[in-house]
Amino acid sequence: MTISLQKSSIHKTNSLTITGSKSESNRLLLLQALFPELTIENVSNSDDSHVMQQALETTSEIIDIHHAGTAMRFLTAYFASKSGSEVVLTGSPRMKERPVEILVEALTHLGADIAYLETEGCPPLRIKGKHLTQSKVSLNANVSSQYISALMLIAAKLENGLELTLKGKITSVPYIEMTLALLKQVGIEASFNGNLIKIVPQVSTLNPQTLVVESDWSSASYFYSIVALSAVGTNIRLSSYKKDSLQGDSVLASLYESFGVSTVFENEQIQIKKVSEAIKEPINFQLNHAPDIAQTIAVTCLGLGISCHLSGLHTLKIKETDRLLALKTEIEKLGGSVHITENSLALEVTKHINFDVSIATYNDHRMAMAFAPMALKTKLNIEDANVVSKSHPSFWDDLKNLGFKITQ
Ligand SMILES: O=C(O)C1=C[C@@H](OP(=O)(O)O)[C@@H](O)[C@H](O)C1
Ligand SMILES: C=C(OP(=O)(O)O)C(=O)O
Repeated sequence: MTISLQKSSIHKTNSLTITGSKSESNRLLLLQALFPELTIENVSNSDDSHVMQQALETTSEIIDIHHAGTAMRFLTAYFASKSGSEVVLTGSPRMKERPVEILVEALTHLGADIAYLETEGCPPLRIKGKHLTQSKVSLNANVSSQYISALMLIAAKLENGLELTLKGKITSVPYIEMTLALLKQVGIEASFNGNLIKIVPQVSTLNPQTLVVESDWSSASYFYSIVALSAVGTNIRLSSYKKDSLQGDSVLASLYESFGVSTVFENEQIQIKKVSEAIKEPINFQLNHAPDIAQTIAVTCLGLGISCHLSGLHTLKIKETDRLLALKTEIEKLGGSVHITENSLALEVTKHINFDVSIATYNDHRMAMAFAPMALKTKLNIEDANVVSKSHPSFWDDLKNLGFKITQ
């Protein structure tokens, strides 16, 4: 379904509630499956978390996780260590191109029984659950943090716990730190020092407790972009967020100050406000710690007519799509000039934005949401607009509530 966004402006003052963090939710859903004494509140209403929940509850032997990367990785570790189970974990055509070899090799070293059913190194996987007794493994940490988080999440249930040695430059570190923090929050003994992660076996049940998921910061990025592209004084209040967030994308609060946007935390809410015009200086951000907001930031710069150089983006090519190539292709449709490498994107100052362009979204929710704020600068169309439900099902309703003119 393609939607058209007329050139719009938003109401001066707005407030929205954003669904729970997809990353926190999928971690806690897996931990709850291992430790039923845990209760979770404000679970993400995303497709990816629904898929995770269904996979953990199903008795089917074939589990399709569609596009959900963390579900694929986390469930691979879960079922590999679930003695007596036998499942086929499959997904969308794109999921069958997203590598899991590093994780499968680590699990196999620990004693797991996992076979590739189509392409070597990629899903679908046949997984025969085993009682894993090996406890030491090393793996490359420069491709995806999800492989490491997957192993950490099952570790406390392994007979001898787990000692992970991370090789190479560790990527997407805040996601590993999120996993560690949640393990500690539920009472599991875990540490992460240098390139070594240690997790002690949890032989008894945990203390029953309720964990409340913070709203999703990656989803908040699109509203930061909307405010950055709006008039001075425009503000959006988002709930429910906290200053001591576990989410690496909370770095948005400091990064968007470069675009004249302030963030005030109060009563579990953030107020995002355009307080000054953006300084037309080139933007230079290293986003290794926050890969999911690269698309948002690149498009904010496009809309503001600011050049940018974004680095630390080597993980983008194996996400929902090759995000660097997709960004280059779609920004150039709007009139921008983009140079990409294996791990960076450079955008030149864009003086003219083309009108009534159709943006392709490549099965990537973040392509649709990152480009939507450009409706504050021009008329544009978003193809396959329902793709946003992967992380933010209410996105288009939220934009209509802000004042965007959206038609099908
Ligand atoms: O662990 C997680 O919840 C995630 C880790 C990141 O992936 P990489 O570690 O592959 O960068 C991120 O892109 C993804 O949206 C969610
Ligand atoms: C990359 C993402 O998710 P996943 O890897 O879980 O598909 C994302 O939400 O941007």
